[in-house]
Amino acid sequence: MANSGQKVVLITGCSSGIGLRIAVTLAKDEKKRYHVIATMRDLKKKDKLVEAAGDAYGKTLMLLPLDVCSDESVKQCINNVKERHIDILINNAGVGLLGPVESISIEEMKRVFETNFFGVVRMIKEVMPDMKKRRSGHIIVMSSVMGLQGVVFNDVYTASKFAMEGFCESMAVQLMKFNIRLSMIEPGPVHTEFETKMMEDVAKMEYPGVDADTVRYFKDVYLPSSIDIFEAMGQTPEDIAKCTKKVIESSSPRFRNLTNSLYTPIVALKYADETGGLSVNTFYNLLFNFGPLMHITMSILKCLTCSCLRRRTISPN
Ligand SMILES: NC(=O)C1=CN([C@@H]2O[C@H](COP(=O)(O)OP(=O)(O)OC[C@H]3O[C@@H](n4cnc5c(N)ncnc54)[C@H](OP(=O)(O)O)[C@@H]3O)[C@@H](O)[C@H]2O)C=CC1
Ligand SMILES: CC1=C(/C=C/C(C)=C/C=C/C(C)=C/C=O)C(C)(C)CCC1
Repeated sequence: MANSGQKVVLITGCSSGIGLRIAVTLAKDEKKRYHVIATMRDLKKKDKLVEAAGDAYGKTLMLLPLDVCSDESVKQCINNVKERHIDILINNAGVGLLGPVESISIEEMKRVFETNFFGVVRMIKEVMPDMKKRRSGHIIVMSSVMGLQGVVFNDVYTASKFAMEGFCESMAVQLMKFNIRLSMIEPGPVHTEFETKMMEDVAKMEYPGVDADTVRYFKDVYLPSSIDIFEAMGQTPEDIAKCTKKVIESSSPRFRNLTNSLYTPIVALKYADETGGLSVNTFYNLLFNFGPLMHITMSILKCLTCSCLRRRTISPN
């Protein structure tokens, strides 16, 4: 149970990756400022979290089952929280989807929206009324650089994150009137099971209904470039957890929080030219004209990341 003075933090999707690491980082806070309710849809997957939490498990960290795709599970979970009191809600659960749209069924696309978009909406709908009554609270949403800018062959995943950005950007204004903050965390590539699961899915792909050229662009051009980008600029879940903790602890948290200064120039292209031409053409050139030179391009990008752009990101340190 939370001590008075401790903030109650509920996090979705804590069985692995970023969610697990945020849960552990907050539960191990030196000043014990957080009572963490780490949730996951299948408690059989709790071992990794429990091991990483060590002594904090049972003290500053407890577990509850929660599937963000189920109305019933969400309601039951929040009803199990003492007085339904949640100070900080961290919407982290999410799934990826990669590949040519011709080979992806509408059902698979709906599953992504059900988790990444409606999952967040469901959580906010359940938690927000109590926060409004208390006139306090902080809602964190694990978005992505792909919530700010489209990336080829990630069409549906990107769309689900864009949907959430639009929802949250609209909600933030109303929530501010109730003294509730809403912050988006916008990581670039992060080394987690997200990356592994997507690569496993790709290995099994059969590309029904996709023409040979598109399959070739996906497998021989996009995938190697994407692997290069993960290698050159991939962050760790620890980096994202530290950034998230900084956002939570800020006296005036920003709405959007990019975590990776190396990716910032890529996102900045969109804001530098409102017609969209600069970003679409640059992405095209990076992929189709400089794809084989992605290693070098990445090094140049690192140099171009000037200090003024770095200042716009939340550094993990
Ligand atoms: N890795 C990356 O490169 C980036 C990731 N992100 C975002 O970060 C978030 C976390 O991803 P990451 O840690 O990388 O990936 P992981 O695959 O390691 O973690 C995703 C977590 O979400 C959970 N989850 C999936 N569906 C549901 C559901 N219906 N209900 C509850 N939990 C669910 C998974 O649980 P289970 O084990 O049961 O499947 C898992 O715990 C996601 O929102 C993702 O979009 C953003 C930018 C970059
Ligand atoms: C290939 C390629 C790109 C790939 C970017 C990637 C692979 C980003 C991954 C982000 C992730 C994984 C976010 C998760 O939410 C760029 C830089 C757009 C430039 C054009 C070529």
